[in-house]
Amino acid sequence: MEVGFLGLGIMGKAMSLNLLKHGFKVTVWNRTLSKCDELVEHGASVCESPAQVIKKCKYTIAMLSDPCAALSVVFDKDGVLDQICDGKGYIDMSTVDAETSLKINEAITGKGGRFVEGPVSGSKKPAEDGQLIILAAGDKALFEESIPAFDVLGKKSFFLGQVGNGAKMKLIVNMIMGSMMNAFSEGLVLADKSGLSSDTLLDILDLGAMTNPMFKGKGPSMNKSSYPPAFPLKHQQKDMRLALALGDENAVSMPVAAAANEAFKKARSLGLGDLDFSAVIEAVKFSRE
Ligand SMILES: NC(=O)C1=CN([C@@H]2O[C@H](COP(=O)(O)OP(=O)(O)OC[C@H]3O[C@@H](n4cnc5c(N)ncnc54)[C@H](OP(=O)(O)O)[C@@H]3O)[C@@H](O)[C@H]2O)C=CC1
Ligand SMILES: O=CCCC(=O)O
Repeated sequence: MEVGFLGLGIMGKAMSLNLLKHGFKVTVWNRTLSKCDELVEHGASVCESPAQVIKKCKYTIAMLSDPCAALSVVFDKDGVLDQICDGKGYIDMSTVDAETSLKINEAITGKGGRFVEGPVSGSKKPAEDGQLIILAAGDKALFEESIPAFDVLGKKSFFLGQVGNGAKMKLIVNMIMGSMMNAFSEGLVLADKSGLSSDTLLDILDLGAMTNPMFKGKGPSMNKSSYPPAFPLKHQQKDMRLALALGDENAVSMPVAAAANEAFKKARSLGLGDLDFSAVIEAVKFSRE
């Protein structure tokens, strides 16, 4: 199977390398073209625009930072829309809001193409290991044709129905994750300020009902104030913002998520946006100083 891949950030690079490793022919494009070099070393071809990738490949996957990037890659000059046509499939796996996905779907299908949104749960390591959870929606036939690629990228693919449902499900999952990360950060800081060992707190949490891979994976480095970016904090804040907008739309009161969003915004204002989202603990420390 030959696939195009647009966007070689933390996730896109890991995902496209994984596809190459499993024998897919992959043609890549990234806004900063030099980031394609490493993929070429692993056998990928490169194009100079999204339009060229679409022209070359029957199926193209995108993994871009946010709604603005996802729209720009489709609608701008030399973008996806220039070459999308009957017989082509576009699969956007970026985390965006439903409105963005619907706009992209309308434009793609208006030109005869087919569209699936497929945001993912799971971070850099699951992307490297092909252990993502894929939350797909849109064109069912394209989803089914994409399963060989999804099976390489992920451990489970859900088909959630109409376009927008994948985006909404992903935002809800990440809203819960962002709220949990804030509660966790407050607990670690409170333990420390109360004269307790935050490493012992991790051991206690791990033995009880609240044990989970996120606390287990991030806790030890948070206790060392180390935040190598797996999931950049600026993207987590984007997801909180978009989830809160979904809450507005549906009149769901979400005070916990709103407070968590404030902490992520504070962390961004402290210049921590490019670090891992666990760096939100620094905003908690800051507010207690
Ligand atoms: N990291 C993670 O753990 C996870 C991330 N996600 C989601 O996946 C998506 C990608 O995340 P991640 O790889 O971490 O992000 P990165 O910030 O590492 O990469 C972002 C990518 O988007 C590209 N981009 C940004 N703006 C534009 C633009 N205007 N036009 C074209 N390309 C653009 C960047 O290009 P350039 O290199 O030129 O800057 C880069 O390829 C996001 O939506 C994120 O929320 C989902 C699950 C997990
Ligand atoms: O969107 C990012 C999700 C990160 C994760 O699921 O660990």
